[in-house]
Amino acid sequence: MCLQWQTDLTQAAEQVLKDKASIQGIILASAKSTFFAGADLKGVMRSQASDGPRVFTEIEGIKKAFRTIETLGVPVVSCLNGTALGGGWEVALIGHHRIATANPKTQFGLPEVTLGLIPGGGGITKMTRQLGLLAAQPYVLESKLFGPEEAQKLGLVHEIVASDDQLRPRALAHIAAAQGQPEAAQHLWDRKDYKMPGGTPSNPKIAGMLSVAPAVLKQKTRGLYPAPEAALAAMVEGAMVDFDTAMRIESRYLAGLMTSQVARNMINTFFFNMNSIKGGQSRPKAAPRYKPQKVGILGAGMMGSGIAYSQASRGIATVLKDREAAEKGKAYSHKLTQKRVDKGRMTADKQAALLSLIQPTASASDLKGCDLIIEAVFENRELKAKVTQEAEPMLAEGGFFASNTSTLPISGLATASANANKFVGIHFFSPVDKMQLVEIIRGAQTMTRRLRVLRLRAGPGQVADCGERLARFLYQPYLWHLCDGRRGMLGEGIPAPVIENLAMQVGMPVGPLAVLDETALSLSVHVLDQTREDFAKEGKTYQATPGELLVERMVKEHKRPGRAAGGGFYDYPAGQKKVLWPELKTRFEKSGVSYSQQDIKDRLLYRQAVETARCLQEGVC
Ligand SMILES: CCCCCCC[C@H](O)CC(=O)SCCNC(=O)CCNC(=O)[C@H](O)C(C)(C)COP(=O)([O-])OP(=O)([O-])OC[C@H]1O[C@@H](n2cnc3c(N)ncnc32)[C@H](O)[C@@H]1OP(=O)([O-])[O-]
Repeated sequence: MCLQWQTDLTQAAEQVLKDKASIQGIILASAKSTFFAGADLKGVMRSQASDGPRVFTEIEGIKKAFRTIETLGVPVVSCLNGTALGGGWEVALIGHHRIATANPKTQFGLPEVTLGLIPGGGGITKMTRQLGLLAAQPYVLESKLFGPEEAQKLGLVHEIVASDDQLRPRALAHIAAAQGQPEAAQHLWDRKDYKMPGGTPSNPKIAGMLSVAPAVLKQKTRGLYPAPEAALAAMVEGAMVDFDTAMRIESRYLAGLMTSQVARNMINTFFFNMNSIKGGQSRPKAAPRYKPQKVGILGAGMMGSGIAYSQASRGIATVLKDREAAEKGKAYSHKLTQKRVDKGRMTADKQAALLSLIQPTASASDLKGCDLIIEAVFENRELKAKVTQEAEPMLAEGGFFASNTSTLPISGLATASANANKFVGIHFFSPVDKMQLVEIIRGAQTMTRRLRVLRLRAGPGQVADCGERLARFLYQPYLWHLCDGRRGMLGEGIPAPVIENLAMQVGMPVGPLAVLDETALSLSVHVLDQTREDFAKEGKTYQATPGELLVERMVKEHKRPGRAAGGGFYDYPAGQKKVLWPELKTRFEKSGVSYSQQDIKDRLLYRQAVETARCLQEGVC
């Protein structure tokens, strides 16, 4: 929907108006494999707040042309040969009759809200009038996409054909059959007898549900995303007025959002940046894709067990080695899959197949023939060196060795290896079964081709190759500094619930103390001990930060090592929601400490901004 397209559309609408008498029907079709990708997101990225009036006029201009075509009095048929998203689906909705090619890859719908926008090209007004205020919500507010079959069930597509070449003949046949039938040239909502499915907001039942809708939405968005709120408002306000007014309401909300910083940020992150990641921006260009056949994991703690699950769930034969806990580590995969089996999301056969891929063992000889071995033992240099030397000889020819360390420099760990050029860091994130990111770290001697991107678990691009320029790694210092600030705040006497809630208010999915519990406070202490040791070897003394000292007290003095070991900043009562450890109040809170909520929010966000800037400065990709 670039400017050129807008001009062409206006001209086409003027032309059909002139030629009205000689037109029997209109076919909307695409010459590309995609029907239409919607608004020009690059153009949206260039808009500034001051462009609001211009953007409003453009949106209204587009919709005027849409309206000219659909109210011309002739049947309009949309031939949907492929995906139609956002403004593209709104173009499809011009058609009174919609025919789609059967293709499981085709996607229809309104992804605008995920980009900080709303379907303001008629999408909200039309979907609400077609489906009703409640039924339209998942498609408008949650951007639920759908394929041709679902569209047909919803009455949004009227015919499905087997191949693209059948679209035009079917459209022509429809137009021929529709001659003399005024209803075939009219939308449902333009008919005199139109009633909104389920009723308008004046219906007491709908009004009752709508009265709680903003609160439900706010609970999900925490008030941080303007688009879903604007979409809900446009749906409800539009349902109370005539069609043309509803369309204008939509345009106003959309113009505001299209010229906002929030939309620019979301489009850049969730469309352009995500596309370049998926397109392999961080991957070595010439290297072919590589998937290990057999992976060994050393250590069946929280990380090792999670990594074993992630490998097996990708169909990779996995040897899970631990002196004592290998069976327990495999049981973790059983627990994860059983939940899915119980919910009917996985068959027992598939569960059995996945579990059969994990071989628990206490013996290093079972690692023989692995083409990748990942050590996931404690953050202790001696232990890591020992397991590396024990397991490395078992590697298949050409295989390589990886450390899941989150903090220790890879080049240093690689000195224990007989093949430092085949030694990399592969850092999974906790909880491994949920986190999509895998960080790959190149040591000073790692051969670049070791980094041919591993299809370990995540989809393409969920991998960062950050080299070892940071001496430590990309994510960990990031998390570390963030958490340190937060731990530090607790040490300053600021109440834990205040820190947790304000972090959520600035958009973090869970509070920072909860994150620290998940990643284990004991891990932070292992790292601290190792750092002190490293400094001592160089004749120096490491000055721990207040945050580090606080976590050390939690683990060593209060015996609170984190979630996996029973509790940390939180208690985890069986079968109930976690609650902050009540003693945090008596042990850390200082009565009379003064703090400003805005300051705390700023401290949380500035830290992220500073760390991100540092990553950019240091060339981390
Ligand atoms: C003032 C205007 C008023 C408008 C009123 C209506 C408002 C409307 O409700 C708002 C929207 O539509 S919000 C929009 C809602 N729409 C969406 O969210 C749909 C976004 N698009 C998609 O999801 C995918 O492109 C498709 C699934 C359509 C095709 O997938 P595929 O076949 O794998 O193709 P691919 O590899 O993905 O793309 C090829 C190239 O095209 C590029 N490009 C694509 N779409 C673009 C766009 N809209 N923009 C700009 N560029 C777009 C893409 O970056 C890439 O460029 P590169 O330089 O070569 O890298």
